[in-house]
Amino acid sequence: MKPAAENVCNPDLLKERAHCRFIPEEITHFLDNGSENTKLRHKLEEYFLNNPLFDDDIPPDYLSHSERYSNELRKSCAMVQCFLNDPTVQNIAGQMEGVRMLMGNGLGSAITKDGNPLALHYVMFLPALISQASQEQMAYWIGRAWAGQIIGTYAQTELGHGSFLRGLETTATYDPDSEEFVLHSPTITSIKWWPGGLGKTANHAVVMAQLYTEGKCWGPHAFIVQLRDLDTHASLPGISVGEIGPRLGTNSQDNGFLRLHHVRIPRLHMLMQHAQVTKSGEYVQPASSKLTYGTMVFVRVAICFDAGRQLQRAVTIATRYSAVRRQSELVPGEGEVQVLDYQTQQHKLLPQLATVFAVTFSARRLWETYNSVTHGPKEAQLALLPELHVLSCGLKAACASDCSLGCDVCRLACGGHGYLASSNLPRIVTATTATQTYEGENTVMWLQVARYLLKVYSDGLESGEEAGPSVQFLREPRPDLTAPSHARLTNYGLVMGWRVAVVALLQEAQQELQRRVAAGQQPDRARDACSLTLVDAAQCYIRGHMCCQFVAGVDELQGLSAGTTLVLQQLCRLYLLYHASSSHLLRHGWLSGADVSQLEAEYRALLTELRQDAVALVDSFDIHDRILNSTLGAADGRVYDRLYEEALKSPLNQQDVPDAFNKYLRPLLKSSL
Ligand SMILES: CCCCCCCCCC/C=C\CCCCCCCC(=O)SCCNC(=O)CCNC(=O)[C@H](O)C(C)(C)COP(=O)(O)OP(=O)(O)OC[C@H]1O[C@@H](n2cnc3c(N)ncnc32)[C@H](O)[C@@H]1OP(=O)(O)O
Ligand SMILES: Cc1cc2nc3c(=O)[nH]c(=O)nc-3n(C[C@H](O)[C@H](O)[C@H](O)COP(=O)(O)OP(=O)(O)OC[C@H]3O[C@@H](n4cnc5c(N)ncnc54)[C@H](O)[C@@H]3O)c2cc1C
Repeated sequence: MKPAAENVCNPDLLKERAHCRFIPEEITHFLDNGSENTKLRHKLEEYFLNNPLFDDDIPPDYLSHSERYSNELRKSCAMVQCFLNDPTVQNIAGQMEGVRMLMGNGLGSAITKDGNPLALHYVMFLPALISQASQEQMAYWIGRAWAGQIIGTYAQTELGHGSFLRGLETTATYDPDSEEFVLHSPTITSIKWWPGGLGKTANHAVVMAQLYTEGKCWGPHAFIVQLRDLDTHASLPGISVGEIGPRLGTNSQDNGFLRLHHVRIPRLHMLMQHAQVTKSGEYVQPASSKLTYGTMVFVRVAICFDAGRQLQRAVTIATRYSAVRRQSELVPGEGEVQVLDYQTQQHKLLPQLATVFAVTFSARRLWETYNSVTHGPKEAQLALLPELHVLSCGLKAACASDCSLGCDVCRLACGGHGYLASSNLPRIVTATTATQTYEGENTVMWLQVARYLLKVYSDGLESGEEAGPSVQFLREPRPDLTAPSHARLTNYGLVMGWRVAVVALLQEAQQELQRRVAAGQQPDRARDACSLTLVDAAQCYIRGHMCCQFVAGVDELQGLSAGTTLVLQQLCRLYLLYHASSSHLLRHGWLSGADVSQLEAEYRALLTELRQDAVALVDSFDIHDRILNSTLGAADGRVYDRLYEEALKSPLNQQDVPDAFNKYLRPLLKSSL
């Protein structure tokens, strides 16, 4: 997005835009997945961002906890009303597309800045119905949920257990006499804890509970439980529900707790697309017990896109600010330079720019895999489930950590002003860092990836199970470490280097495991003792995968101008070189010390090349100023005016002498006279 009136734009930003080597719209259309989507997005943005319904009378930072919740709920309900009932919005985008755009891109976050209390309804409750409910159940629930007649959340995590799903304590015991399930939280640690929207918004929840029937426990299954009266919103008998208190970020999302006291629900409120319990209480097994976890897989894919979008915002703010900000003289006497001219600043920002594309290419390929698995024939679905699980765990962990660290690097790159709420960077950082924890804590996700890699590497797959396409390299002959450097240092050569590191690390872990087990250590303890090496292997595998997706993605792009293609190729190369500095490529013999020096020189040269396009690149992300919501990052670069204007809005500045002076400071001043 460029400023409307160029004459009020900061001159440094104008200069930056003038020497752009590529066509920014081409990148905008690529990121939107087509020019039609860009048009659609613009229309929705114009409609929503110019609608006074979504204005904040007072900046949310100055509101109390309850006021913030109320303000965000007001806007999120108005937003849902618009896409359900407003013909203008429906003409722009169908309802489904409208929801996807509002929940899944920047527009929603521009409206509900402090977290959307209805997010979990759309992001997890509805997807849980879609992936877990039988046809009959869908017919009953989906229309009501879609129309906002019921609002749901996804209640899985408990006070005592989040990562270890099998450890959940909530029980759902089938009573064949009444044909009901009895839902119960038997201990303090079994209280559901964390679900978004659970505190005060949702009147229903998909509750994950241990299913008991005919005296046997069948593990975690999904049940729909009504929590609140549909008219009064009062919590129902047997339900203790509330909010868990302030958090690091997204404080209006009313994350909640839920304790169930022998709550009875009809048999058909167990979601029965995969497993069933018959009227008499017989358990009918699903084709795979892991199909119950399908909602989490979907959300892990969504998180990859979401984390990438947060990074786009942070790097847009920091790059524009770095072009406007002048600090110190590079050459004494030549005047102060834009901080973007410092090589160290370029090293902070340009890899983040490249990461945006690495994440986009990888997330898109993952989405394709997700769709081909979930919509493919049943047998193929089951065969590809482990690969999908592993890729979604690994990419969720990588995108979450790369993007949240990247957002924080962007915040630091803005110096003191990056610490101000009005820069919007603190909010972006705190929202993004949560992606490292929710939907599978990152380390736990890495260990899942490692488990699968080791299984494939050590021929531990069960009979009939096949290694997925992304791990076929574990079965292939090891690449030639003595190949000449011009072959090892190409893009595909570096991808190969990551695979060499994965194999070497798996070999190391396996040998260590065998040595420990042979020495009498219990196998699971031996595995834990190797887990640092295993996590390294998982991380190298995903880094190699992301590098490969970036290289292949750029190679396959068609119809772009030469300038745009060149810039994308350079970003891709920069990404590969940035990560090639990892000790693993050196340690496992793919790179020599001389290779590393050569790559470092190439990296520094690329920083200089790409510096000239940095502002145009972030412009091409085409993020509306209202979505950026930042004093530092607006397209016109009026940084200092905006900082001052925002400071004047502080409630403390509405009085010259605050009331607190008379109450506390005056007595102190008097007493010390
Ligand atoms: C309709 C409109 C849509 C609009 C969409 C808009 C999109 C908007 C985008 C917005 C983006 C983001 C907002 C997100 C908000 C999200 C809020 C956060 C919500 C939550 O956090 S919900 C709670 C999440 N909790 C977890 O993730 C728990 C993590 N733990 C687990 O998943 C598992 O327990 C495990 C750690 C993976 C495995 O544990 P364990 O080994 O103990 O084993 P199991 O017995 O369960 O498994 C054994 C076996 O099975 C394999 N396996 C496990 N899971 C899967 C799976 N899902 N698929 C396939 N296979 C699986 C496991 O690897 C084992 O294999 P093995 O025996 O080794 O062969
Ligand atoms: C903002 C936010 C929103 C959330 N929304 C929801 C929601 O809507 N619905 C919902 O059900 N839940 C939600 N959650 C909960 C979230 O899914 C869990 O917090 C998450 O899955 C991590 O589980 P945990 O808290 O039990 O962490 P733990 O598993 O207790 O992690 C603590 C530490 O132990 C380590 N650890 C745990 N297990 C292992 C292991 N096997 N091996 C090695 N190390 C291990 C971890 O790496 C971590 O360092 C939300 C959480 C947050 C922060």
